[in-house]
Amino acid sequence: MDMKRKTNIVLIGMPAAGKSTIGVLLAKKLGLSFMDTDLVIQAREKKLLPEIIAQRGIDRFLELEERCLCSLGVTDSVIATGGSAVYSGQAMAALGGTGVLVYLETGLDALETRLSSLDSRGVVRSRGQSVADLYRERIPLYQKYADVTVPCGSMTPDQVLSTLMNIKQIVKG
Ligand SMILES: Nc1ncnc2c1ncn2[C@@H]1O[C@H](COP(=O)(O)OP(=O)(O)O)[C@@H](O)[C@H]1O
Ligand SMILES: O=C(O)C1=C[C@@H](OP(=O)(O)O)[C@@H](O)[C@H](O)C1
Ligand SMILES: [Mg+2]
Repeated sequence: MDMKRKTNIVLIGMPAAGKSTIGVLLAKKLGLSFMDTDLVIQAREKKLLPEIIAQRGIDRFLELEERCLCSLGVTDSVIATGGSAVYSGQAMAALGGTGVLVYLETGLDALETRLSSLDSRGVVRSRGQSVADLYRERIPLYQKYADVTVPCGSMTPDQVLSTLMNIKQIVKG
């Protein structure tokens, strides 16, 4: 496998930004494979994400996620990462080596509406951290690692898809 060619499209962004929803639509449109790294972690651990986080704790979950993201070994794929992926510089370097990192940028208001329960979704956060706290902590990280930023807060999934399909770094052929 030629890992030097950047053939993947890697979606990063806050939880509920739409990485999983948009990722599969984009893969279908571009004729690429689709991988959701949350599902890879669940399959490897044989547990749901909220269970892993609740039972093993945040630090262990982040280690498992980093290990997963550094060992995906796929090409020609749209990869939907989990929102916490940006806590690992090593993982971002590995993913950035195989693909273009696309930040689905979503405003706080839309996220607060979509994220009704952080615990049942299994979000990595310290006790008492709100969606707004997480947003402030993470936005600089998504901005730091993004090759391309796509503002998509007030768009429907189809509108986000159309926007992505007009971006040169994403549609290379
Ligand atoms: N552009 C969008 N507009 C409205 N709702 C969206 C949009 N993208 C995703 N959603 C909804 O937000 C929720 C979270 O989306 P999801 O794809 O799981 O996000 P992520 O993988 O980034 O955590 C889902 O209920 C999904 O239907
Ligand atoms: O942002 C987070 O802390 C997380 C987001 C989840 O993925 P989504 O971003 O797909 O919701 C999942 O990786 C994990 O439960 C932690
Ligand atoms: Mg997801």
